[in-house]
Amino acid sequence: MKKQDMTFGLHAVEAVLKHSPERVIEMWVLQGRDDDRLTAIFEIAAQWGVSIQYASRKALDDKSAGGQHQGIVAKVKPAKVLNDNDLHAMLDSAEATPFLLILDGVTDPHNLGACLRNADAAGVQGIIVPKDNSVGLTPVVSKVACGAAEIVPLYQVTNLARTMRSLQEKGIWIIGAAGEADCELYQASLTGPLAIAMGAEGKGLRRLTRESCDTLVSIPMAGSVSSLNVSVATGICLFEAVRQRLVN
Ligand SMILES: C[S@@+](CC[C@H](N)C(=O)[O-])C[C@H]1O[C@@H](n2cnc3c(N)ncnc32)[C@H](O)[C@@H]1O
Repeated sequence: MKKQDMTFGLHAVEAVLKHSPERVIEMWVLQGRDDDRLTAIFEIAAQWGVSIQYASRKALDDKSAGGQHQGIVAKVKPAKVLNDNDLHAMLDSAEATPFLLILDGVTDPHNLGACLRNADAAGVQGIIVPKDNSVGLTPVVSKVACGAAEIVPLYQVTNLARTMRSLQEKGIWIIGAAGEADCELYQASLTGPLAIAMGAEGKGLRRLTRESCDTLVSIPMAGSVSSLNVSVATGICLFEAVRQRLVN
């Protein structure tokens, strides 16, 4: 069985049961574990006819490949991979002002999971990533995202620069986050149709991605480190946009 076919952790399993129950094939729960949180999960599972078996800690550790499973693991069908066409279908049917996140080659599943969690909290309608050289929706991503991986759509596109152009043709303003930019995040206007582009852990924004942005902004840094972790920087940028959108 591929690792991608397992979801684990209370939030992640509950979210997949709530939002995509048809994907859940079966579930295993730690022998002897019995609490209110599990009862709620069991009720949703029963509604959808998902079989639940009890298993030892060792069996759960094996099924989750050593992940932090919190006593619950589910075997799931992989999520549908969303592409450029799905992105444009979503944008064409959405009523809300576009608010998107672009992650240019994030490879660490903990960072993607944390960005999904931030994006859900900020009300982002979708995350766009290049199909190659980016982490996809792995079990660790789902676990770290605490349920947001089942809610925030992840669009995997073949040519990020082309997708960015097509967003701009729809009137979406693209702001790239780059530590060396002269314009500070807090001076930028983030109220209209917007996509915020973040760079990868090591290399930052690729040249073409950077050149495809309408403007670049930096988060002012007071100390001596040169950059923030990408998920932290994402949270700061998204919530500055949320703040501006609330007051405008
Ligand atoms: C760990 S940083 C990458 C650092 C990389 N060495 C660089 O030169 O960009 C990952 C991403 O987080 C965002 N980021 C981190 N610190 C930032 C800051 N002070 N201002 C704006 N964006 C920042 C940027 O999008 C960056 O590409």
